[in-house]
Amino acid sequence: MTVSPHPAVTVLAGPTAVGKGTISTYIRDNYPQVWLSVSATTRNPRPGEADGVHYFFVGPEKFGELVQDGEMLEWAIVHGQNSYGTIRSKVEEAVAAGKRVLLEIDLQGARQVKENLPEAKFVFLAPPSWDELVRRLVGRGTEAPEEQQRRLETAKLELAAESEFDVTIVNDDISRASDELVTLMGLTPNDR
Ligand SMILES: Nc1ncnc2c1ncn2[C@@H]1O[C@H](COP(=O)(O)OP(=O)(O)OP(=O)(O)O)[C@@H](O)[C@H]1O
Ligand SMILES: Nc1nc2c(ncn2[C@@H]2O[C@H](COP(=O)(O)O)[C@@H](O)[C@H]2O)c(=O)[nH]1
Repeated sequence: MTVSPHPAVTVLAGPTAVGKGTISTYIRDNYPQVWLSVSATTRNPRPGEADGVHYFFVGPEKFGELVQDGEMLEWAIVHGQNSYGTIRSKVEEAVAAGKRVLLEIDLQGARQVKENLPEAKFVFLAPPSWDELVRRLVGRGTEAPEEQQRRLETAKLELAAESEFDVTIVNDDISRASDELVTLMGLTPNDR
């Protein structure tokens, strides 16, 4: 059996505030050929986040229905608080249309995708250092100190899982790390 070096689905995971969302936004802005999955979540929108662009913002009841109806490719309660999930039908449609699909999800979700879609490529986004990770989380300023602490506890577990992934990309520079990711997906920076 021949395994394509560039699978249709790439999973990007990594600890809180490492820059997964920033890299995803860069790719959305610079690589329209990449189909970026928009997850459903029960969390409230942050300032500047738009429904259907950054997430589908749904209530807990609607989220539960999506799970019950088998609509989620994977889902998880992240940082012990809100639910997040990837909508299966949208990913399947994008794959069927020949798109390069990128899922930006947490470690629990990545593990579920590995069970269901082992041919996907699993990319771990790592910070240049722990101190820099803390700086980014605090600097983003979107969580209260207690929530930051909770996220940093989860981050320790996520960093310990790096070896479960096919490749690690260090997010030392947004455009460099993004270009490395799209190269792994079979595109080149000239494809922008
Ligand atoms: N290469 C980088 N250099 C410096 N700052 C960065 C870099 N990448 C991202 N950041 C900054 O770090 C902060 C966290 O980034 P981002 O929100 O994308 O992280 P995340 O991994 O999506 O976090 P979470 O998992 O909590 O959603 C943001 O303020 C962002 O601007
Ligand atoms: N398992 C999943 N995790 C997801 C999904 N979409 C996003 N995420 C992850 O949640 C955390 C927190 O995100 P935030 O936007 O509230 O800061 C982060 O690690 C995301 O990668 C998903 O569909 N499934």
